[in-house]
Amino acid sequence: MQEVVVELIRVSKKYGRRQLFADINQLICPGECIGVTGPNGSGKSTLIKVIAGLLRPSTGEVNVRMAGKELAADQRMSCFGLISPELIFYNAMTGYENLKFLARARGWELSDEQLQNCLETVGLNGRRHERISTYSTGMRQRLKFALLEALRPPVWLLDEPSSNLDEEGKQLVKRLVDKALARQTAVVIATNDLEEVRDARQKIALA
Ligand SMILES: Nc1ncnc2c1ncn2[C@@H]1O[C@H](COP(=O)(O)OP(=O)(O)OP(=O)(O)O)[C@@H](O)[C@H]1O
Repeated sequence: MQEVVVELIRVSKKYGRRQLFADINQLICPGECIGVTGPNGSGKSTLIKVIAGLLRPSTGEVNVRMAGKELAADQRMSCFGLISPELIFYNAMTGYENLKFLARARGWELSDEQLQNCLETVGLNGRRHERISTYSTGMRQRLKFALLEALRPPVWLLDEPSSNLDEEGKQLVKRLVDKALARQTAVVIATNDLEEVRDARQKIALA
């Protein structure tokens, strides 16, 4: 995996007159976890989208470097793995088919064994041939992590990663994040749950 560094330089976001955050300077480096905290509506999801390149900052810039080389906007998406409440699956397809299809859309042709391993990791292999429309919200959340495990991008952007997960699911997320950090993945976690980012070395606290 190529090492990717993301740099936020004086990043600000406004909606109309409402200033969500201003002048955020942050380096996001391989093997480091950054926690984004703040109350409901403070801008955590917005900041994640700005980092992912899905929203433009009002001022400031987000730079992404791979092996020291600056990446153009159209080269950045493949660096990021996004977990977000806004990510939805195709209801008419099974968990297995969704995983295969979405990995292919990112240019990855995964074998049956690889797909099953990722589903096994998140505890969904036994339900892989069931349609998404029959999955619970927690199962869908687990499937998002199966996709992340399948793609293993160098930067993970996790917006409310444990939402709808039971205690075992929360522990699973923690294990996956710890393993990703050990592989030198950069991880950003946006959450209302301070416990979830207790171990994060750096924090961005929004107000
Ligand atoms: N497209 C938009 N246009 C205008 N305002 C927006 C838009 N998207 C989000 N907002 C506002 O920006 C603020 C921040 O939203 P955001 O979802 O980033 O907060 P959050 O910290 O992630 O909240 P939560 O903890 O509830 O998930 C909210 O007040 C929201 O209403």
